[in-house]
Amino acid sequence: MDGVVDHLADERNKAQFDVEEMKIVWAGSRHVFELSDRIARLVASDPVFRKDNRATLSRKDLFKNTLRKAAHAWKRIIELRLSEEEASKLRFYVDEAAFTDLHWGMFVPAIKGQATEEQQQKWLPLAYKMQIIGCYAQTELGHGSNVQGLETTATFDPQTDEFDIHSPTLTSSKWWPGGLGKVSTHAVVYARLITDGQEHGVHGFIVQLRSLDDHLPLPGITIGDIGMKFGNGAYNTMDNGVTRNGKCVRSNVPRQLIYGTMVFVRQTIVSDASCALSRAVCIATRYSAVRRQFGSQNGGVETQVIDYKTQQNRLFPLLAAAYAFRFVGEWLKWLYTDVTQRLQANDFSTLPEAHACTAGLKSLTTTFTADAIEECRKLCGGHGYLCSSGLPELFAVYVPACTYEGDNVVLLLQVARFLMKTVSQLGSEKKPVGTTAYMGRVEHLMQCRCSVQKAEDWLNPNTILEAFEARTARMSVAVAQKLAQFANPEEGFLELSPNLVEASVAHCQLIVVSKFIEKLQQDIPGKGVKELLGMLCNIYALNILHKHLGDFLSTGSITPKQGSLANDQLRSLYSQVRPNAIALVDAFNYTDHYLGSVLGRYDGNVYPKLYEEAWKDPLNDSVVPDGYHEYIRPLLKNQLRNARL
Ligand SMILES: CCCCCCCCCCCCCC(=O)SCCNC(=O)CCNC(=O)[C@H](O)C(C)(C)COP(=O)(O)OP(=O)(O)OC[C@H]1O[C@@H](n2cnc3c(N)ncnc32)[C@H](O)[C@@H]1OP(=O)(O)O
Ligand SMILES: Cc1cc2nc3c(=O)[nH]c(=O)nc-3n(C[C@H](O)[C@H](O)[C@H](O)COP(=O)(O)OP(=O)(O)OC[C@H]3O[C@@H](n4cnc5c(N)ncnc54)[C@H](O)[C@@H]3O)c2cc1C
Repeated sequence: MDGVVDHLADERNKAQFDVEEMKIVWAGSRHVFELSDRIARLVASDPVFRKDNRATLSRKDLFKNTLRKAAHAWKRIIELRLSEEEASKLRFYVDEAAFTDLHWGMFVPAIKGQATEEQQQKWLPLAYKMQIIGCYAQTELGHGSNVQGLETTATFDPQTDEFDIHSPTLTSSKWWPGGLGKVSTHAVVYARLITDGQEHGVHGFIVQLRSLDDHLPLPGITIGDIGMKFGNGAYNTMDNGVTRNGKCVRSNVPRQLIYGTMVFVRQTIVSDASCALSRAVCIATRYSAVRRQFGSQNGGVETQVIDYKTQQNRLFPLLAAAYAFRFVGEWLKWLYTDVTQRLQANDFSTLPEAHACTAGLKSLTTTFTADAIEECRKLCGGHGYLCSSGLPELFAVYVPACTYEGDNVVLLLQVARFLMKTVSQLGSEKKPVGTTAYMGRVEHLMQCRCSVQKAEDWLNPNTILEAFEARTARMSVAVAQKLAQFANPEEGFLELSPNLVEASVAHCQLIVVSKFIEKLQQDIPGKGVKELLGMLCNIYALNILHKHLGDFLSTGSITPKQGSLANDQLRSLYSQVRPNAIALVDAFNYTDHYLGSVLGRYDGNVYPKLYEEAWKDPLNDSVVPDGYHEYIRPLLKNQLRNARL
């Protein structure tokens, strides 16, 4: 910040905690912090990685520019001999949806998780050196959610020792896979395995799509891009593809692990939610401290909009959620690593829980984050609608996360199946463990009473936890009892699916709250750091309680009076967080390049930069616009003639 006026300096001076230590907590460790900081600066200082022109480029120029960035990123990774961890951070900070996301994020993990040793030895070295580029081709035009409904077939021909991959109908065309449209040379294709005329369900196959010499599709394969997607720029940097037919290559398997890649990616999507959310919150918080509106007396300064309680009531729960998702993401990563190690030892016992947690938390965090980005746009008033605020593009890139890697409602229904199974086993030998361990105390939770008598009683983590556990247990048992009245359980499941989804949401919110509380039980150094995190944890939990008051009241988990006291406590927490708000978003340690927002600039110098940015728009290249002589001038002349008549 040398020589630059920091318009937010006063705000930064108000902080009551050690920001540098908070940065470490946010990053997860000092090592990750230092690495991220170094790579973020490297990307920000490289002109090839500029991204301020994305909204105005045509689709073709946008796409070519993405290819250029991806090639440059790879060049830098090789030149600088970056480790896998550094390389993945570099791609993260380049911040542009590209075929590389699918190559590294799905193709490589699919081979690692599902291919045999021999297949891994053949394909992984090629993929690691990017001598082949891969994608994940599961979804078809006709089926995405219903994986068992995929139509593509893979028929084994014993004569040639090959699989014939066939898309027999229009609806069996692979449709959506990222990277497939224009770039990928290979794909993991999901198809129904047929041997000796017998079907064996859906399996993954590594298929070569394009020639490695001239990039043309191999004989029998038709490939293209599926067309423009939501938002200008945004996800249109990605080629989402369609293919038909094909002859190929090799089988994969371990049957039980066929869905493994989805579990892995859902886990990464939860961590990613905290990144997208924190980014939007950082922009909205800084701008809310800069923006002043009303409240001036005797010509004095007006009120910073961040001081309005309504602004705090909308913004601070999002700030708290960014931290909450960060910590639940850390925990989910641990859970995933644990389940992977068990699977390698043929222990499948924790797979259902890992599936329920990754599916449920993916759904909860992406739905919340997509809504929150839009809320941040509104929190920035009119200027939030400008592309230079960074928020429209962030929303457009982020919102498909509610759909890809499993539609969020479909995923919550998976959680519901897991919950109902858990409830049905209560009282049997099988005791609930892990994230459903609280169900083991169901008798207590069905009749316990919340002890809150005054607002401060809501600061007790055990009180919060018990209220959340009672709400979830009661909702789950109530829907299980209704289900039991149906002669056909599947029919009951369909009929009661809205209630089931609500119980799943309650269960997932409980997981997030409980993991935040567990985080606070760790040793966290730094002046005031733990105190601030405690406040954010309470804001996250009490805001959910307030928003879902209907659930808590209708299950009798709390009384109306206790609900009102929770709201009083929230207001008090907002006042305590207020002086720390800017420092709390500084702790994300985002560069201005990564934020990509004039409103969220670190130095708060918003207005001159907004003005400067506006003049850069191609429409301002000429004072009189193209089209004046054809369309405006004749119009004006006609109007004059009409006026004379
Ligand atoms: C840093 C890097 C970042 C990179 C990020 C990449 C960028 C992102 C870019 C964007 C990338 C976007 C990329 C993309 O979008 S890739 C395409 C993603 N597609 C989907 O996610 C499809 C969603 N559908 C499904 O997952 C399944 O079909 C569902 C879940 C609906 C089950 O359907 P169904 O009801 O028909 O069941 P079944 O007969 O198939 O299964 C029956 C049994 O299997 C159990 N089960 C089910 N699923 C799993 C599982 N996963 N792990 C373990 N177990 C699982 C299940 O509990 C049941 O167990 P049980 O009850 O019998 O015991
Ligand atoms: C940007 C983007 C990138 C993608 N990348 C890839 C990729 O790389 N590879 C790949 O294979 N796929 C990819 N996909 C596809 C994606 O995984 C699917 O679109 C997703 O799984 C949803 O499936 P669907 O489109 O079939 O939705 P549908 O299932 O058709 O959903 C339509 C509606 O029906 C509802 N619904 C469906 N089933 C049920 C049910 N059982 N009960 C109640 N409601 C239900 C849903 O909630 C939704 O409201 C991508 C999609 C997008 C948008």
